[in-house]
Amino acid sequence: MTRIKSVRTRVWNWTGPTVPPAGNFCTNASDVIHRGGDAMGSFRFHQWLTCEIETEDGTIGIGNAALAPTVVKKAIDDWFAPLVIGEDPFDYAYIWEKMYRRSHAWGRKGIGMTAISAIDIAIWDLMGKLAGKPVFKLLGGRTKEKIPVYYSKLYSGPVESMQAEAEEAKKHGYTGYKMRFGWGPKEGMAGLRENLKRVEAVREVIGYDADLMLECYMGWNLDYAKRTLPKLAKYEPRWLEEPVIADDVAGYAELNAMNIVPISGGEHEFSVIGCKDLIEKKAVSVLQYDTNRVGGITAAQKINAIAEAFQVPVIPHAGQMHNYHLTMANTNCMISEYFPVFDVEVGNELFYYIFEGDPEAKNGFLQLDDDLPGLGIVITDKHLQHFEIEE
Ligand SMILES: O=C(O)C(=O)C[C@@H](O)CO
Ligand SMILES: [Mg+2]
Repeated sequence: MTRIKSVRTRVWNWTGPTVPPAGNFCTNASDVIHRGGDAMGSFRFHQWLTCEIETEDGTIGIGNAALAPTVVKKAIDDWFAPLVIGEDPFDYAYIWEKMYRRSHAWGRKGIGMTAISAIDIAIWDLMGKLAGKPVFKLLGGRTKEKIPVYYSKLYSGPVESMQAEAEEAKKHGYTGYKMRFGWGPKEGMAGLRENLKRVEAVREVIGYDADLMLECYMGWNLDYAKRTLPKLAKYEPRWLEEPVIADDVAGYAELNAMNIVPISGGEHEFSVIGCKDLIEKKAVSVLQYDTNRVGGITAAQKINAIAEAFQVPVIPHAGQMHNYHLTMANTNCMISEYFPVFDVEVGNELFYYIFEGDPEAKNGFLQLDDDLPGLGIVITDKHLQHFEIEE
């Protein structure tokens, strides 16, 4: 047995070129308080945290987190690293409970659970490397010949540019596309018409044999969503994502109960209990936790079992290996989200500039390697010139 001997956290601050967001780029939770200036402030992730856990025999497992990296780094360095050093990584359930219960007063959601997630993902990468198996083989194995993915970008912009982007994406064989809304309650009916215009325009390009997902990123409210849903029905959306803020679980449940368009969410929910509540309250028809927020692979796999029992499909937020392995190992996770590789805009793209190994989608699918131990990613130095790193 080889025990954990160190935990190394680094914050990667992107200093490279970024694509400035156009106006009405994507609704978000700050819109309701926005009084000019940078409406996207709460939205931009131009930092990432890596968490490397090394065992006595020199094996290193890699975890990561994208939410509030500097604060998560402090939480890991000060609180969680001392709890895991000296432990056997294969006691991962014990380690998870130890982190969860020793930080229970403040760590059940947000920063604390994100820190737990980064450590837990590193531990599963470690276990895979130590066992000589890919993580999905430790979770349930290959449930799919390959993973279908949906194209996730189409931020709101001029109709013509959204149609051109959808046209380009179509050439890559995707069978699902997620677009973002640019207008919300503050822009009233005029904004709502702009939203509907773009849904219609994207549908014109992708047709009706492909899935179309609609993303609000918490930028609407219950009243606006209730009035908009009937107008969206004719476009047959696969789901309407995060129409209200994450705390408005009753709002989610009311919209989902309208049964007009399936409501999805969960990327801003934390822990097994948090996701169980969303499912039990029928707040979502599609659950979208992110493994690097919800509690890592240990928590995500427990949530997958609960979701399967309730027959609520799980399609994790974001692509990235920490989510792909769960999708491969669970029949209730049918498809994955996929951010195409592009210039740094919101920050979801940073994963491609820090890690190597994330599979590229081919003709609407991606593949994992049965013989590549762990998660199958390494930290690359190829783009170091565009980062300032905080050890
Ligand atoms: O990809 C998603 O579901 C996100 O919420 C990411 C964010 O960029 C808004 O779309
Ligand atoms: Mg989302």
